[in-house]
Amino acid sequence: MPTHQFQLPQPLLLENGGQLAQPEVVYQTWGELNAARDNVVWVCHALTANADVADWWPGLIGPGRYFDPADWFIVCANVLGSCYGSTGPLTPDAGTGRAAYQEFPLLTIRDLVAAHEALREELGLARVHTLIGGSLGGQQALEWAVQQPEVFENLVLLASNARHSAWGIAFNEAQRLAIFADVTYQQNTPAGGAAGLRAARAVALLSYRSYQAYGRTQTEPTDALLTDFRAAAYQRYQGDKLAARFDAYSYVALTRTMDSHHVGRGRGGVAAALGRVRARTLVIGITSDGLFPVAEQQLLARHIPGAMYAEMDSPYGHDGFLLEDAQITHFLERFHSLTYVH
Ligand SMILES: CC(=O)SCCNC(=O)CCNC(=O)[C@H](O)C(C)(C)COP(=O)(O)OP(=O)(O)OC[C@H]1O[C@@H](n2cnc3c(N)ncnc32)[C@H](O)[C@@H]1OP(=O)(O)O
Ligand SMILES: N[C@@H](CCO)C(=O)O
Repeated sequence: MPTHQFQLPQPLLLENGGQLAQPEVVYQTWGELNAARDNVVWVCHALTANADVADWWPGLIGPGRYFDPADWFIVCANVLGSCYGSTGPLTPDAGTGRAAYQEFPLLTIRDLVAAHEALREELGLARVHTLIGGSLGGQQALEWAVQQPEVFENLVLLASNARHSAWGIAFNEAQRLAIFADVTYQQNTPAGGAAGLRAARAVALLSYRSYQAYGRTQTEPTDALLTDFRAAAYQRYQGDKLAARFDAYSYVALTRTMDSHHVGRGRGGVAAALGRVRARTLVIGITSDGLFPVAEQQLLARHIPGAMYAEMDSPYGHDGFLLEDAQITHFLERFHSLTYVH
């Protein structure tokens, strides 16, 4: 699908102070808006993904899938701070021509929402049938549903939370330390920090998978090895894979964004904020998710009025939200069939 570009009509004032002067958001759409304008599905992506949701969530989005473009008008926009087209640390400043790199300002989840809210207004989408996101995408979706309760009819949150946990922040900081230890990060060049990013992804993988998943896929078939273990090669491979498609400055920026997530900030706490949601909500947890554990999902479901909770039994850990298409489809079918009855 072609990528569209949207420049916000005015500077974006950031929650932490400062502004982005001319922020741009790239997005993609699938399908057609129907005459009643009631078939909009908006997908919020996770940490390292992009606007091409049909590419990274092919089990859910596409012909014959649950969200089939023959029926739905599907929108996915890249978040600010990313390196996939929306304004981020490597974007040249319009005035100086120089990118911010390490100096890129802190963007909170609320700033990400503000940019996509401006896009929603630009597209004239008064109502969104389903807002869905996992992990950081779930944080964004939740914050948006708290801010704009009248806009979203259905909200689907996967492997996410109301406030980023101390555990999650600690994992993110461990990854950032790996990047900061790479001297090329200080050089402020597009490829700076690549070795650190490779290590950071290897650390992150430990929080995205599970003991069982490693045991199932990375255990040696022989007991003769003393070195060169399969699991070690997997860590290196995954680090290389991310370093080839992402950049360290965006990674630092977006992990800080994730750390900032707290729907209750300035709203009298998490429970009060969640109580503002008006969308019919489905929260999906993953039994083996050690990064966003099921207790966090249950808390969401407990405090969002009328929310339903479903738990996926998966060996994949946190990344199960990207991989367990059949289970997610099953839960969506049940959830939406109830929606239509009302
Ligand atoms: C341009 C773009 O890519 S856009 C962005 C795409 N990514 C995103 O959107 C972010 C979200 N997606 C993800 O995080 C991931 O893609 C996931 C979670 C969905 C799937 O992760 P994967 O890495 O595909 O799965 P998994 O953990 O099973 O690893 C499989 C890969 O590791 C390789 N591998 C497995 N074991 C080993 C090993 N012991 N040594 C070396 N390599 C190994 C496999 O060959 C496979 O390689 P491939 O990706 O080149 O095919
Ligand atoms: N695997 C996800 C991060 C976990 O949500 C990503 O790379 O975006």
